[in-house]
Amino acid sequence: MLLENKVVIVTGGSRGIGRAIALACAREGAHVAINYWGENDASYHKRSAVETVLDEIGALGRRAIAVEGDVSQPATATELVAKTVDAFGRVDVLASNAGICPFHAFLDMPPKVFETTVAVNLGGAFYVTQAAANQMKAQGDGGAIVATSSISALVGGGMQTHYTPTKAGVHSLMQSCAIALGPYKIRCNSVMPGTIATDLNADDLSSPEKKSYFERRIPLGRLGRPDDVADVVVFLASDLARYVTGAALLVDGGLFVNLQ
Ligand SMILES: NC(=O)C1=CN([C@@H]2O[C@H](COP(=O)(O)OP(=O)(O)OC[C@H]3O[C@@H](n4cnc5c(N)ncnc54)[C@H](O)[C@@H]3O)[C@@H](O)[C@H]2O)C=CC1
Ligand SMILES: C[C@H](O)[C@@H]1OC(=O)[C@H](O)[C@@H]1O
Repeated sequence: MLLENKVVIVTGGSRGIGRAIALACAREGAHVAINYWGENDASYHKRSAVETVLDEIGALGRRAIAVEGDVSQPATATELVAKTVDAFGRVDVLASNAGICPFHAFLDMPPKVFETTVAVNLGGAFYVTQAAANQMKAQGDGGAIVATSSISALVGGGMQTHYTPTKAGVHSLMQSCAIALGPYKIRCNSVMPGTIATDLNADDLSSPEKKSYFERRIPLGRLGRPDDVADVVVFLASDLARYVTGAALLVDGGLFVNLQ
């Protein structure tokens, strides 16, 4: 198994790509701490999503805890790491994945939408990476951090002017942290998913025209699934990628390169 007895933190691990990362890590032998937030409105059936993931990990014979908290708050990161160490004794891998993408036009974007998107997507990645790296440094035997960036770090979106810069920022954060944390044998990489069908874009892809537009643009002929991304995160977290740091891997079915 690629992550036998490793301890993995996944932010935004209750649904979508983060849930798939948590399950893929558990399948490879890891114990998992799952952070999540913002699921207390009725449409998300509070805690049921994360409780389901906890059950699924338990069924795989691995241990899991859930830690609720908004990653845009620095205290969430320190609490998440402290609770993980309380439960499992250490942290080997961080999957910094939590993110939001409230689609909005540029010219009338309310400052609050911009500020919240930056705070969650970039601020959250910064604080949790910092907290996990300090724990890994104290342990003294390295670690792996894999951030969920996006194809949107490389290309624009007219309804994503607040979002795409955060994903470029996450990619850049991993590059700089690869340098800052290399001396502690902590590897830092990112994945860049293309269009993966999750709650994040369910509204956007609810139009059959938009969905089939994407499918036509993707050389592999289908939207991504969360596990397409999760398996790449496992690879980057594992010893198979022991000499990989500061890298970014597109996981997009070829969408990015498809000019014509
Ligand atoms: N779905 C897609 O096509 C793509 C998604 N991504 C990125 O993948 C990551 C996960 O996205 P999805 O799984 O699609 O989204 P999702 O909406 O299915 O799940 C989001 C997760 O993040 C958590 N979350 C939201 N706000 C939070 C906060 N303030 N603090 C802590 N947790 C929070 C939620 O509890 C949930 O677990 C995001 O960073 C997103 O930008 C990147 C490229 C493509
Ligand atoms: C939410 C979008 O559909 C999704 O997220 C991203 O990062 C890319 O822009 C995808 O298309």
